[in-house]
Amino acid sequence: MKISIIKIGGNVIDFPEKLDEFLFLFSRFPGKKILIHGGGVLASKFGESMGVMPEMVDGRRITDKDTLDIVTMVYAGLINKQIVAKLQKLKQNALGMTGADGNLIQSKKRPVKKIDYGFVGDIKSVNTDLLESLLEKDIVPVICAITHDKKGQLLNTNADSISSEIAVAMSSKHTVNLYYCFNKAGVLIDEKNDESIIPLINEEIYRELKNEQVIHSGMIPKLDNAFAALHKGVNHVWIGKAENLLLAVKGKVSGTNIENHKYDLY
Ligand SMILES: Nc1ncnc2c1ncn2[C@@H]1O[C@H](COP(=O)(O)OP(=O)(O)O)[C@@H](O)[C@H]1O
Ligand SMILES: CC(=O)N[C@@H](CCC(=O)OP(=O)(O)O)C(=O)O
Repeated sequence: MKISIIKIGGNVIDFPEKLDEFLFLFSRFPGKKILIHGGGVLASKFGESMGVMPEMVDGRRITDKDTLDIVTMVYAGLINKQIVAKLQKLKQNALGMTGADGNLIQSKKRPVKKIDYGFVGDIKSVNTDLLESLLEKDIVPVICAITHDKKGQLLNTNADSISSEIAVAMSSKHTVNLYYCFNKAGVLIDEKNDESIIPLINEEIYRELKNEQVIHSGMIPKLDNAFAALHKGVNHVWIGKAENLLLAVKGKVSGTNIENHKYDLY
């Protein structure tokens, strides 16, 4: 199978019109597809309104018990079910899941080293059989950033990492393209200028731009995940603006392509 793994970030989800526009484009996206969503912005807002202040380290949320309850409510409940309902309206047979549902994603609580991330999970395994059987039935899995340890504990897991791990796991049998959609036009030379897209990036350019702090914060884990995915068999990775998703599938330069080898778009 050819499979597209598409991730949508919290900065788009936070704006209802942008989310609707993205979901419309997603519904027109050809072939077998899986949607993975974040929602960090909304989780931070809900937390703040309840007196639970967000704390991020290297793009990862420190997740204590109260924060875990909030992210579970926001990601697995509110955002996931709203997206599923909107996709159903667009005639996509979407099925919303956390990593605990159908044992989709098992993870392990991150060990405490310099930093105690709390209830944050690093992915151990992905139930690819379940995803394959859903895709074969033309069901569109919609997966949020909550995983489990198979001992009864839910864990918060970065949505970029979930996307990359699912892409890698599915690549052992399938051709997988990974699309990171967010609120900027791609990896940019000047973060404030959407015209300054870097159309193609490899690890050497990435290292240089990271040293010069042109690439920083949330873009670092995104690119680390992108390169890790390519090294482990994913066919192609694209980072770009949510509204340019359909241009990306047509191979038009509308974002940043991350690869060192020839790839096969469709
Ligand atoms: N060179 C860069 N080009 C584009 N964005 C960058 C760059 N360096 C850092 N960023 C930041 O990375 C953010 C994307 O990461 P993140 O917020 O985790 O995305 P998402 O919306 O997918 O959750 C951008 O909003 C931007 O602030
Ligand atoms: C452990 C960890 O950091 N989890 C993320 C999961 C959500 C996410 O990744 O959302 P975006 O894609 O919108 O950033 C968090 O709680 O922010």
